[in-house]
Amino acid sequence: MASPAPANGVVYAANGGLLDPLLVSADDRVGSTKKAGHGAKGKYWVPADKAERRAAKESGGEDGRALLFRSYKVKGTLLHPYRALICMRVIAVLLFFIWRIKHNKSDVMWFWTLSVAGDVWFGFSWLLNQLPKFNPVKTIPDIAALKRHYDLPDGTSRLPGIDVFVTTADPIDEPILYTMNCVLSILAVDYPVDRLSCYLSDDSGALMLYEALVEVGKFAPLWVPFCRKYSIEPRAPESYFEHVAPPQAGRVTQDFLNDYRRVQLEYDEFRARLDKLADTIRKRSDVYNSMRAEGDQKATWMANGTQWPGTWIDPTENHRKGHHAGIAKVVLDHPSRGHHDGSETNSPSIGATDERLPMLVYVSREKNPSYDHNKKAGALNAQLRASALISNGQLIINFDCDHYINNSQALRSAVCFMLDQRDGDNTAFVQFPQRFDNVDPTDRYGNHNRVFFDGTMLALNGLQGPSYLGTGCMFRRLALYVSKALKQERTITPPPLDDTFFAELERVVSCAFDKETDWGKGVGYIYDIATEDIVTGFRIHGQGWRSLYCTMEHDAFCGIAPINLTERLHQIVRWSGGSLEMFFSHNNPLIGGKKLWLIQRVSYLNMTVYPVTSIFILIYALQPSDVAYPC
Ligand SMILES: O=c1ccn([C@@H]2O[C@H](COP(=O)(O)OP(=O)(O)O[C@H]3O[C@H](CO)[C@@H](O)[C@H](O)[C@H]3O)[C@@H](O)[C@H]2O)c(=O)[nH]1
Ligand SMILES: [Mn+2]
Repeated sequence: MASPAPANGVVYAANGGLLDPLLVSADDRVGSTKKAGHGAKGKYWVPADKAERRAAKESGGEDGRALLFRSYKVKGTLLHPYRALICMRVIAVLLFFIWRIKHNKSDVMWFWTLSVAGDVWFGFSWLLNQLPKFNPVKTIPDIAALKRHYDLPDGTSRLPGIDVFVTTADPIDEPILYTMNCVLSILAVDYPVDRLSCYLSDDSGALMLYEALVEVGKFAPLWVPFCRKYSIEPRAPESYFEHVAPPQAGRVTQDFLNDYRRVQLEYDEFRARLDKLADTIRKRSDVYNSMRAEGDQKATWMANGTQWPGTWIDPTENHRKGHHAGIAKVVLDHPSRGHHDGSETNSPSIGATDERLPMLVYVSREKNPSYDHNKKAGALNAQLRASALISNGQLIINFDCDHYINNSQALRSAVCFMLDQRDGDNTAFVQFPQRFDNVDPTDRYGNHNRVFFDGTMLALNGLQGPSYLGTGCMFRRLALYVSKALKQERTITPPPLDDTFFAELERVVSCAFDKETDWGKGVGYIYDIATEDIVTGFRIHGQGWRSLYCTMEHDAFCGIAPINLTERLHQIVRWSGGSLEMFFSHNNPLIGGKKLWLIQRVSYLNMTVYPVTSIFILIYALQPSDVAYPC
């Protein structure tokens, strides 16, 4: 018998401390997964979809398309006073403006005008902030219903294919260990293996990242069945071994204890191999290079004795960061073809019911200094095209390499929204909140962004939906393509991986491929902006799609936030710059997005103009108080 991981709760308890008291009712225990309410029941939230559920039941909903999520609204006893308070504040603010205008001090007119402008701005931005918040809605996936309807009794499944994208841009700045943990958590997620594929986009073109992925291909046949057999959470080994208390003899089965020790040992060795990768590659390359004629360039060599097409340790023309060929390599083939490519471990298996692994692909798009590569959006679009040729999953989810899947049910949860009878077909994307592991308890730089993730986003969920936030967001492939004419094949098995196929793959990740096309303008992730995420979401909402927000009691994903002041400020300045850029572009919320709902538009306006507030805060701070508020 499989025994559950002994200390599942530890990580969650730690994260549980972050939960918003407003969002979790007092009677919800951390660790319970059975409750449909997932923290939404109780004191503050009440079901908002009773009528719909009744109607679905009466019309035999259980046979047709099911209702796969529950929605909750804030209790009337809380919401109505809140709305009344907002109205009162509007009146108070107006009265204040009248008072300000009447009490002007003409001898310092210049200062007075500036401070009144500030007041008006604060009043206006407060309104922009409040308007979209009049009807917050919390939506909770019903994973049990999804299982009932889509997992078949013979062990197969009717669930749609998912392509998971991970982006990395540097093996040093973005530590390989975290990136590989992200990939391992994806390979181990609870989803039918033949319908799940993982793509790593490496913008540095480094052999180290490819070989690290090969190492993942060797460790995963042990890690993934271990997770499945013992329901391990989280399924990123670094977090599991670091944060979850080790099992104690006597409290768990001997089987589990033995397997745990074995996997931990193997993980330590896996880590050690990752640490040594740079060295291993350099030594190997030195040996190969020494066998070549004097004067030949020092190449970087792969384990199979061929030269690496990407960046070299000693950079040279066509082999340096920012200038190298496009590369696509399948590390683990589709499970229907058996994948191990000689990398199988000889050790005995863990004995889980399913030991197969999802497909794993390495992609590094071509780089050339004469092209603009459009940063992350360019990388994501290259993945979008490459994956279309391989697995062509109907759904797509992307992660920054410093995030990982923290809850193995996360993908199924997002799918609940995509397949739901009500909004399913019209839902373009499902965004999850971003949570972080490494923030100090006082959260001194506001990394958790609680008001945004647990307030603003729930508010938008009651409108057209949350905005796309860059990571942890599942898309419908069609919504990214726009043009429904693009091929949407639904074969589960990818085409044969022969030379012609790889040539085609390399073509779609070449620099020139998306030039003079709609890629980055109307198709895929949007270019020419520091915050591709908000604009991409805006474009999709503007076409009339909706999005949904998925909160889970056990956080779906977890990541690493910048925890020193310089990095954090840099991030905030980048975001603010991107917002203003959007305001001054044709994606200005006042003019763009034909089918945007009115209040959704207000919310996007707020997201683009908020940085202006900092100017008035500065002016206020510098102003002598008797000028700002003359009596
Ligand atoms: O040329 C590039 C630049 C970045 N990235 C990847 O993009 C991701 C995000 O970059 P990062 O520097 O970590 O930005 P953050 O400030 O942490 O990212 C937040 O803000 C970005 C802009 O709004 C969003 O894209 C992110 O998803 C969101 O997490 C990382 O995985 C990078 O590897 C690339 O793949 N290629
Ligand atoms: Mn990041």
